[in-house]
Amino acid sequence: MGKFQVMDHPLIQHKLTIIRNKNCGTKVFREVVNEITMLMAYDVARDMPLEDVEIETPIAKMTAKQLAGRKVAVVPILRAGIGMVDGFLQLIPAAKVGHIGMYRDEETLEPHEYFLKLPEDIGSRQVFVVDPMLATGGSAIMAIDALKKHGATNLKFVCLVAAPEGVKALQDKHPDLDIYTAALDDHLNEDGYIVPGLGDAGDRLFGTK
Ligand SMILES: O=P(O)(O)OC[C@H]1O[C@H](OP(=O)(O)OP(=O)(O)O)[C@H](O)[C@@H]1O
Ligand SMILES: O=c1cc[nH]c(=O)[nH]1
Ligand SMILES: [Mg+2]
Repeated sequence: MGKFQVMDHPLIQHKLTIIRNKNCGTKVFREVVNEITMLMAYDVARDMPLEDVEIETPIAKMTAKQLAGRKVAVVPILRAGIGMVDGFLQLIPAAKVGHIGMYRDEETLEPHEYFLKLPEDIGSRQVFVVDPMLATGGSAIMAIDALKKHGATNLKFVCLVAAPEGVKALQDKHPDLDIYTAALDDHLNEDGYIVPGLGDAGDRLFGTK
């Protein structure tokens, strides 16, 4: 079974409260999503492999550590996942970026894929799939399905707010997947929104409503 981790560091909780507030405007929402993602990326990358490298400091020779060859890809689920890309790139600037376009039908809540463009060597990369919201889990499940179909094997899913229903569905379909969230909320409402949640992450990031 993959890992399930709620990353509830005080700085993350504080910043999450800022973006949950309905009075938070687009500019601050975007900035704070980026800050939270950076804080999460720091810890999500904790098990990246290291290797020894011989260097010289101004004082002496030493055997030091550097990240070992494994290459990274960040894959946002469009649109809202775009808000989490820079937070990863600020810490792992050499990462490649793939995109999966997905929208939820507002009536049925079924996900629909409309775009997919991945780095060619996705199969050899550590892949961080990012989307602020894990609600029914439908979008994340379909995105991970697509990534596996294209050869990805080393996958982690990173979100800001998860509903228990979505976590269960995603774990049931992809038991090997590591899931990281900044908060595990209470439930989904009848419209498929996370309660208390933060509303529609895409609309709040891009100011479309
Ligand atoms: O777990 P689910 O029930 O599938 O819901 C979560 C999805 O809903 C939102 O995207 P949305 O469909 O609103 O698209 P957008 O990012 O373009 O706004 C969110 O960013 C997730 O991708
Ligand atoms: O609460 C929710 C559920 C799905 N998508 C969102 O953006 N917010
Ligand atoms: Mg949306």
